[in-house]
Amino acid sequence: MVFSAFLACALVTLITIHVLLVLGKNKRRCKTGGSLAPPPGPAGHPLLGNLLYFFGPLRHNPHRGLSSLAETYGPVLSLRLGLTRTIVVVSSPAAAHDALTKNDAALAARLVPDSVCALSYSATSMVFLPSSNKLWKQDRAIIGSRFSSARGLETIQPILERHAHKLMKHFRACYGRPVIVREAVNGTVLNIISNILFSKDVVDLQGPQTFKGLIAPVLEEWSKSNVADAFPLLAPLDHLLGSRRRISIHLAKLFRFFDREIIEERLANTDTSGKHNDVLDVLLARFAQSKLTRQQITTFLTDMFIAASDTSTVTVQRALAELLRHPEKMEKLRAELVARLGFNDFIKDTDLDELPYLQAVVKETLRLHPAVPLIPREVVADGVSLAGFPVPVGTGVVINLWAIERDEKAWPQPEEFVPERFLVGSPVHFQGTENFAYKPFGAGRRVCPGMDYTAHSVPLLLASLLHKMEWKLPEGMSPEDIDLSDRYGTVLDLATPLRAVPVSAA
Ligand code: HEM
Repeated sequence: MVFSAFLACALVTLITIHVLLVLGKNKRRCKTGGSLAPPPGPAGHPLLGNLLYFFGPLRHNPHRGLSSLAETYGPVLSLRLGLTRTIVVVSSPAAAHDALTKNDAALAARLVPDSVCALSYSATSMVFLPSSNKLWKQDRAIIGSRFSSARGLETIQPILERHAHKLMKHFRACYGRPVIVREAVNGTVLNIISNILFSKDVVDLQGPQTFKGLIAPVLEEWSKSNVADAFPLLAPLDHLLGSRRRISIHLAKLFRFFDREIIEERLANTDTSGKHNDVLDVLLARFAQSKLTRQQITTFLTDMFIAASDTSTVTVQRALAELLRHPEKMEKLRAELVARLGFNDFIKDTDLDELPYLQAVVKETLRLHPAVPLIPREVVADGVSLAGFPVPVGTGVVINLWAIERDEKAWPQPEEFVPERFLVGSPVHFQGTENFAYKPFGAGRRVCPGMDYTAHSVPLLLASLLHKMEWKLPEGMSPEDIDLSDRYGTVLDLATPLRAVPVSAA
């Protein structure tokens, strides 16, 4: 009781000091020049700005809430978070083009939420470092050589195929029983990444999933909004008692796993060091040359699992859910697989080029359900203008891919699942530099470094779920009953995990 009274007093005192400080700062700024008008946006509370939106219409599915706001205020709108932070939201292909090409360098930094500063994670994470940082450049080059270059992708191919086969066998062993599709797909995705990085499985598809237990709480905490972002003066309280404290605990466990069980073990086995031809060999070679610290290697591994695992998992799950919801599209895809693969038991990476409908299904899934629906950037140089609005240094810019990929001018019947739209007219690729109505991996110097790899991994995993295997819905359920509603977190997931029954193909 006494403790809560103390907390309440501390809170009020901190807010008051914070308000006074910021008001003073704003006053000084006005006297010395004043800023140009920001893009339009909803009127805000004098102190809280539009903060209450983040506890109301933007709380659960901000991509949808921001899209509705864009209908009222236009494709470039601004929101004020508390007293210190302005966020500009971009919701049209033309404004996204302005942000990601014309202003690429000025916008090549991330908005850094308070929660990722726990244990100094953001200070060495390639996801949050500005693109001018040396470590960011080094990390991106390492990922690029493995996940984008032709040679790197060639070394990944056998790992992908092996684990796609294992996934297929796993589901074959479950014939006739309802399964939560996400679970085995996620385990497989984690094992593919762990084998590319350090040549080891981290998940036993049949057994206890200890590694998932290390990663899931970090993702869960990071998906929550944090009061310290709007009121930085409240950060010390949060660090002591709130989400930052919880994240530090979970993150420390994950770091310890990578440091002790992966790095330490490899360093101890000096006879096998450098012989795995995996990413850890490259990282440890740089460590030996003092170009990377052990802590930076730990952060690199964390970045990779956080960025690569749930994104791919939710995309495979969504694609299967959409196909079950549209049985005629499922039939079309299965017919393509039978025609191409015939009696072959397993699918290979080299088959993918001959499966245009499969590719179209993946592209349409990423259009309708981008795994990362909002791209957070920050303005770090003068002269940025978005759709004619000046956007000053320090402003957060959020690119709403979810809204852009539903732009009616670019996508007729935007809410419908129509893979065929990717088979007519000039081909649309993830990598294209022209079409800003379709950028599920972002663009510019911070474009997703896993894009080329995903173009192989997601279709291969999806095909493995469909080749020589059929999926039925659990007893009493019809396609219309599949819940496709969203759960926004670190990625855009299904609110209700897909449950379905694998059965042998007729
Ligand atoms: C369905 C799969 C995926 C989707 C939809 C996706 C989407 C995205 C998007 C939209 C961004 C932000 C790009 C920007 O700011 O312009 C991003 C960043 C990133 N992605 Fe992916 N991603 C996927 C898979 C992967 C994989 C497999 C990896 C690792 C191999 C990966 C690693 C990263 C990293 C490290 C970043 C941060 C890059 C930076 O800030 O410099 N992603 N991703």
